[in-house]
Amino acid sequence: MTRFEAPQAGEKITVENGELRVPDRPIIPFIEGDGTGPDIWAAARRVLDAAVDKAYDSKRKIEWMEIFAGEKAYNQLGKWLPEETLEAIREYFVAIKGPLTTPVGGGIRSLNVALRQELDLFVCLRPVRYFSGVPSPVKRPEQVDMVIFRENSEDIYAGIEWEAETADAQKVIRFLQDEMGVKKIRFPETSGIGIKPVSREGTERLVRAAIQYALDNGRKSVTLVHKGNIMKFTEGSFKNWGYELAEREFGDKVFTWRQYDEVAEKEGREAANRAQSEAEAAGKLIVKDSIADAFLQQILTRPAEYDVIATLNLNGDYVSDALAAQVGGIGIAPGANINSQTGHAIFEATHGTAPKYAGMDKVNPGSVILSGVLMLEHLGWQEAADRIYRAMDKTISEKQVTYDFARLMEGATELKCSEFATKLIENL
Ligand SMILES: NC(=O)C1=CN([C@@H]2O[C@H](COP(=O)(O)OP(=O)(O)OC[C@H]3O[C@@H](n4cnc5c(N)ncnc54)[C@H](OP(=O)(O)O)[C@@H]3O)[C@@H](O)[C@H]2O)C=CC1
Ligand SMILES: O=C(O)CCC(=O)C(=O)O
Ligand SMILES: [Mg+2]
Repeated sequence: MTRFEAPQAGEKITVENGELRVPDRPIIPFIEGDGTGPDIWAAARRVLDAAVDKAYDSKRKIEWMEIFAGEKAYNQLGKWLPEETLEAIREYFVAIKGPLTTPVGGGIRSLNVALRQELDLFVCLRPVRYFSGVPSPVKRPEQVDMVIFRENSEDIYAGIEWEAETADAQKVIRFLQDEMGVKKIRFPETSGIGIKPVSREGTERLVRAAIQYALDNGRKSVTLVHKGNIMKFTEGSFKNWGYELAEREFGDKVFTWRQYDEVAEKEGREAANRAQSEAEAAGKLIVKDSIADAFLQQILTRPAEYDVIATLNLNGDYVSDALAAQVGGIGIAPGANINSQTGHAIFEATHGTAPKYAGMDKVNPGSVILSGVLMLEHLGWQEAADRIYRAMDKTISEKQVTYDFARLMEGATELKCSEFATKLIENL
């Protein structure tokens, strides 16, 4: 028995010669999500439908199809992530989801991560831009305009870890000590162990996608963010493989800081500065790198210097929330998980389930709405996407906002989650 019911009307999105073929009434699976998921999804769905209807004079329409994961799937089907859900996304290519709960410490592993890994959605794309009028903790939030490419399939997120004081952890520790000559585990009897795989293939496909995006969108730089001074053969290799890939595959379209260092070593720093200026004047993309801790302070002090960011999974997770806060918070931070080779994509907010607000019709639906906007852009439905961007700008500048913005804005009207969606629809 199938666990999802395809709507009567509508057609499947297909992929031909690597290109998405989108019918006028595409069937798009959605996962409502846990916690605040039902509130924000209901709001987002109304806005997306209204924007599509208005942009295309009712000639186009998304036929939504509910699929299940998380608490709803567990309660109804006895499984957290039913195989049918994965099958539906494989079959229909494009899906959107609300946030799903992951317990800390014990319990199930992240369903969000599982979806990304099962479908090999190796790019986590998180654009961060400022909407005028949004309250921000920094003085010049409008200088933040970055697009994060977070590696989404490996790193510490692969879930290779063993709990302290178990036979498995002891076995791994003994192997490390006896066979690998490891002497530095400070408290071997009580250590849990985690393993961080980072591969050349995984790095290359992520960095390739970031550079291609930067070139296609006239961006100025790609920064490889890593902690390669400490984790030399994972994060350090990410940086080295990224530079090698940039120079090998993108040749004279890019100028890398590795090339800068080569010139500096042979001909001095002035010559290297000249080489970089010439490359910039010729419209070349600058590929540079930054160590993660320094990067986190520089995005606060000099955000205008950063553009497209390519980074590993855990760094990307931290950087996404930090940058979201800079432009007004996690309530308007969208995201997409994409496999650009197969065409599969799941759109989802950067934030989580915010459980303390569950069922209160309170939180900002902006992140999931803007994730839906990324989805519309992915479908090639730019007119509908642009309407929502404009409506978002207008509604926020009218100070008609949810609690998260209202508490930081003077003279704002605090709207419920559903009321904010209604206001957006009026402003479409
Ligand atoms: N992709 C996914 O599905 C993700 C799932 N998660 C999961 O979500 C659960 C909760 O995680 P937690 O660490 O609390 O992080 P959350 O992102 O869920 O919430 C942290 C805080 O962010 C603010 N916030 C979150 N969503 C909104 C919104 N829509 N509008 C306005 N403000 C918002 C709230 O701040 P304030 O209190 O200041 O109002 C909230 O308390 C965990 O199980 C976690 O694993 C986490 C991240 C991503
Ligand atoms: O899967 C989770 O619970 C958290 C994931 C997360 O924080 C993220 O993807 O940004
Ligand atoms: Mg996160």
